[in-house]
Amino acid sequence: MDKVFIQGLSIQTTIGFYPWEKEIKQTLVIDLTMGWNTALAAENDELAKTLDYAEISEKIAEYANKTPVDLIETLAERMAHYLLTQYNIPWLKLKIGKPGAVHNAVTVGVEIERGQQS
Ligand SMILES: Nc1nc2c(c(=O)[nH]1)N=C([C@H](O)[C@@H](O)CO)CN2
Repeated sequence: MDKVFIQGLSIQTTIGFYPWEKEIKQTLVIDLTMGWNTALAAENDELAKTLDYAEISEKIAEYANKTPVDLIETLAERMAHYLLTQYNIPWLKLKIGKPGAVHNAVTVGVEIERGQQS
């Protein structure tokens, strides 16, 4: 399956388990790979027939700021569901890193795959 991807998308949002985290914005870094038949767009050079990575990058930032949650697991699950249904994506891999969370780690986070990869 062909893929459209977004790598290292940095967004600011309110997220975290601890009360102090609910008062601030923190950086999340998102890597997203989406299964898609890219030949459809290439055939007649049409943006409308592919996944617009610019549009999806904006939607991801908007979505992350809609309803604050405690865990990045929760955000990943909800965001994956939103993207799969909104864009008819058959399969995706979504990684969310929270680089400021553990001071002696480069980053920490979760990676999930949802849907069917044919
Ligand atoms: N697996 C996870 N572990 C932790 C999370 C999380 O979202 N998933 N969150 C926290 C705190 O919010 C942390 O980021 C504060 O430093 C702790 N562990």
